[in-house]
Amino acid sequence: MAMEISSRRNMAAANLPPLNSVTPLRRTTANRLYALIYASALLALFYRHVRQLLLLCSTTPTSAAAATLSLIVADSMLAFMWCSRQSFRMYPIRRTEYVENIPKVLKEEDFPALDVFICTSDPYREPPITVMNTALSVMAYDYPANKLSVYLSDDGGSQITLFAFMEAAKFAAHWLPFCRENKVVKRSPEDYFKSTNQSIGTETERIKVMYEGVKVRIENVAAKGEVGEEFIAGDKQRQALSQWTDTFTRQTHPPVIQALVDSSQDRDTAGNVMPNLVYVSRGKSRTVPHNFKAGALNALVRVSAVMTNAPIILTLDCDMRSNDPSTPRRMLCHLADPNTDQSKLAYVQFPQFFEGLNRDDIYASSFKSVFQINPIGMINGPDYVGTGCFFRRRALFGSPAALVPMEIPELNVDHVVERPIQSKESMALAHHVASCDHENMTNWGSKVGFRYGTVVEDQFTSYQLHCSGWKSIFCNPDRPAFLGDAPTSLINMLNQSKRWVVGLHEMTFSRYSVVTYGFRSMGLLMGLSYAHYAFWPMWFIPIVVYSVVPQLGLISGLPVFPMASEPSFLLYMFLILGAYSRDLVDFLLSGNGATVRQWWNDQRICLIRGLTCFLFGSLEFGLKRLGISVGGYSVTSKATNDEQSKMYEQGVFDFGASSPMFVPLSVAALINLVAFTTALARGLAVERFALQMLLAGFGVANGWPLYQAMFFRSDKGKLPTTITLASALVAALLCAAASLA
Ligand SMILES: O=c1ccn([C@@H]2O[C@H](COP(=O)(O)OP(=O)(O)O[C@H]3O[C@H](CO)[C@@H](O)[C@H](O)[C@H]3O)[C@@H](O)[C@H]2O)c(=O)[nH]1
Ligand SMILES: [Mn+2]
Repeated sequence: MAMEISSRRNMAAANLPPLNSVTPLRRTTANRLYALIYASALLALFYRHVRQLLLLCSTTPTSAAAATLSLIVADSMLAFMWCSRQSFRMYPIRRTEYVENIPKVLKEEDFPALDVFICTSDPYREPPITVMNTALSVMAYDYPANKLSVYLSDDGGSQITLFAFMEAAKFAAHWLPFCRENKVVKRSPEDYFKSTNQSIGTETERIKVMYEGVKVRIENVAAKGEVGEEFIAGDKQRQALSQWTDTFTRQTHPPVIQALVDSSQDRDTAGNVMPNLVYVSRGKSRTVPHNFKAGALNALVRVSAVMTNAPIILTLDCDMRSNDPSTPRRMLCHLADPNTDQSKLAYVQFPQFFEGLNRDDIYASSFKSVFQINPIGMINGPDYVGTGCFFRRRALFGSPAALVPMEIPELNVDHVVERPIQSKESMALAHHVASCDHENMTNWGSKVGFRYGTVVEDQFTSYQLHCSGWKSIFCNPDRPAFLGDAPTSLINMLNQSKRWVVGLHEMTFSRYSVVTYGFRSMGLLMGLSYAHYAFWPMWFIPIVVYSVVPQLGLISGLPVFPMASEPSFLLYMFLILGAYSRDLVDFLLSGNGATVRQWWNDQRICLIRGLTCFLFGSLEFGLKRLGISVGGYSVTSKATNDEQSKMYEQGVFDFGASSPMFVPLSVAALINLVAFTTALARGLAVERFALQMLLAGFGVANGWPLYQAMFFRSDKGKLPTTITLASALVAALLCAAASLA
């Protein structure tokens, strides 16, 4: 049967030009060979460790024994992480799309409809102008407008956001034809006007003035905190805004759904059809869990099912604007390819790229390994990263083999919408499915839609899809399809990672843990790939150990590694340098102008994370499990202040936040400094302590920005004095204890 289907597929596609191709990367053989060599070296190391362990068992516990033991534990973690990382390196591929062949394969009237979901949740951390730009950039896609709908989820329940979208709807009528006529590529107005010069009196200038007007009105409304009478144009707007009654709060309110552009009625200034634009703020109540972003997305899945029910869904975060209007056609090269087994293909993921990073990317905000390096090697396709992902709607409704029935027929994937989006019946039903208690006693979040139970709903959703037999495709064109904003202050970045840590632990310690469930469901290689992320926070163990134990050993004169003359010294050198240079090669090969300096910052941030957010995120998760604290979803701020931006642009670290996370980090930096300088001063036997000296020196090199922030800076980005003092005290105690030991 399967053969029959595939041969029929091939016959149908026989005379058609290809829409995509797959090429295994040339580095595959080298990857495997190197993995073999490195694995042998690891075996040799663990042979040595086991012998040491046996020795330890027969002696009385000493501080030397404790040091050895902690290093063995750290090495075991590192070895596990190394193994899981190989899963990305065994079958790396590159995909190419032939967008130019689309017209020869598929007529425009046969294009599938596309529903775009944009999430926002806080008008102050996520300025409505940013959100509006994202919406405009996708409304202006090169895609038949009658097949395109944009849904905005406003979890902030803010009339400022609704107002911004009313303005966006009006401006779109000018912007869309302007983009088409002028073949604009950057279709987010903000990006476009930033990148072009407008001469006076031109059409471009006229549109720009109009855009500036929109911006000023939104900014005024945002500054005031509500939409004043002077900004309201007409009864329709007044009626929409009147839903913000005295009892309406962010946490408690009925659903608000407003069709701002209706493609069956509205035309742009050139007389063309416009895509639908729908504002949705799902109902909320303090007594019903709302499941954060996953809940918001599921509300949109239902509302859109009632209104348009497009077979393809694009999810976007509010800051992820389009950078290429042909992206949906590129998606079709995979999701409409007659040569691909469509029955198992759940989604096409584009990587996250960011704008406004500084030259050396000091906070490693581009997350190269997560967004660019690893996804090319996952054998069943990449994980979902929350944004820039085109889903087949069907994939959200059960495994490829078993469709989960819906609570009402209008939500079914194959339900054909016949009513206009603003019809009374559609609107009533949309409000019904967006109410806060609609999901009670249903499969939403467990078997259907985006999955609940963790704040990394993206990882969890794709994990479950892959477990149930779905596949995915990584699509990484030369011109980035989307551009977003990355955190530009250290503390925002660490808080973001901390949220991920909590979320990943929530997954790992659930009944769907990759250890007990994942490997069984999706096999060794995919299991290892997901395990790599599941245990990502555990890096804190080897990082903490390696940044204090050998250093304290140096202070107390305790050797913990082989002597420079021993053969196993070479083994250690190979393992360390081999891992780092391998990482560097992957980093540089990922392209996009990657530099050695960026890599240096990337590896430094890995160490910083280990000593801050991995530690605190794990602690937070523990407290949450014990019921001592409640968790939430702290949305990453997309707003910046001038001082922060300036520091970031200059590439200067911002340690200005008074966060306890900085304490272990500073303690480690100080211990490395003390260890390195005392060893130098005492003139310790280099031969005996070579590796420990090397590690401490590496620690000092990495700690440089911290020493500056502690001792030499007086600007707002310096480390708060209380944190410096607290860390100095802890470091002094540890060093004193070590030198007495
Ligand atoms: O209750 C909530 C919380 C968040 N969001 C939205 O979710 C998006 C992502 O939030 P953000 O704080 O910007 O996430 P990031 O720090 O960028 O985190 C990444 O990791 C998240 C999972 O932790 C993914 O959902 C994101 O897509 C991914 O970019 C934003 O548009 C938010 O408005 C909601 O709609 N409702
Ligand atoms: Mn984001």
